Amino acid sequence: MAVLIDGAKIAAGVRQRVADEAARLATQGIVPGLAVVLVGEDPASQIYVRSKIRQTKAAGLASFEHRLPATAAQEELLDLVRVLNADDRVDGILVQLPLPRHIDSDRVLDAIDPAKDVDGFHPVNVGRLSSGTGGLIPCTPLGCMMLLDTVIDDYRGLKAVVIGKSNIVGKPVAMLLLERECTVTVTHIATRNLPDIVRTADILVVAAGAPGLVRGDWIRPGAIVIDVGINRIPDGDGSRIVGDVAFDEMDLAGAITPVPGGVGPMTIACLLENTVRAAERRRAVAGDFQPVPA
Ligand SMILES: Nc1nc(=O)c2c([nH]1)NC[C@@H]1CN(c3ccc(C(=O)N[C@@H](CCC(=O)O)C(=O)O)cc3)C=[N+]21
Repeated sequence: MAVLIDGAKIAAGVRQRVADEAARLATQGIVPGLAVVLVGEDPASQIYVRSKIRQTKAAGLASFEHRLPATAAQEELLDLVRVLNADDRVDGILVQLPLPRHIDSDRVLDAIDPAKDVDGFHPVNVGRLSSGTGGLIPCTPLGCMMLLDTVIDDYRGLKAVVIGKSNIVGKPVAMLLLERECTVTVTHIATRNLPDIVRTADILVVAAGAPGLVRGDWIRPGAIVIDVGINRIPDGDGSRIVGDVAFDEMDLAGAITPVPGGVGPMTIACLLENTVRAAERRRAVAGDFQPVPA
């Protein structure tokens, strides 16, 4: 049987570390603040934003919440981002994606101050990640690496396969694995012989958005499997959440993350950690998450 990597428990540990650090900063009069911006009424986004806000407050961080109607003009959202950029109480800005179709997401992400870009989606932070030089790292990839760190000591030379080439998961997680000197293969919708490539993986990160895509006979015995997929599928009268990996077939894997309770909770915990990191950097205070800037 594969070892279960308990994301819920590991995320609770990260949140505790964040809370401890926030308490220490509070003695210096610093309360790291996270602004979350939600445009429109997408039900899934509402749920995610609600739990982000709850966990932000629970960790002792300041939470600023901004809701705009689905009809909001792009210029209105850009104005809000500029206000948050200028607000000294705000260390992190998260604009919940996806945005309504009439809004150009890239324009909005480009407008966020890179020092407050706790999602790590701004081109400056994307560039820093690919050159390996200390920007803010996207939350889901950061969470994936923390989960891998619980079962892997030495990444050097391991074969890593990533399924999915998105800007929010596939590409950044590939960069992080490469930084650790894995041999990384990024696969996607047009990849041929996907099962054969996956069979070479010591580490497999799946962010495809396709329920049950990865089958048991694709897995090299002992492989570590990180399932980033969050798919809501019909189940009886209701629905349930499943990942991109056929979890019940993963007996031969060395370790695997469940869905729910794997990567998802880590994403939010890393958002809080990034907020404290951004606060320490921007306010030039030393802390567990940030060395004193030169
Ligand atoms: N700017 C931006 N940044 C994001 O980080 C971002 C975003 N937009 N848009 C939407 C996605 C999705 N996302 C999740 C966060 C936590 C869980 C999570 O905690 N899931 C739980 C529960 C799942 C459930 O039951 O609904 C779990 O997997 O155990 C899931 C998904 C962050 N996102």
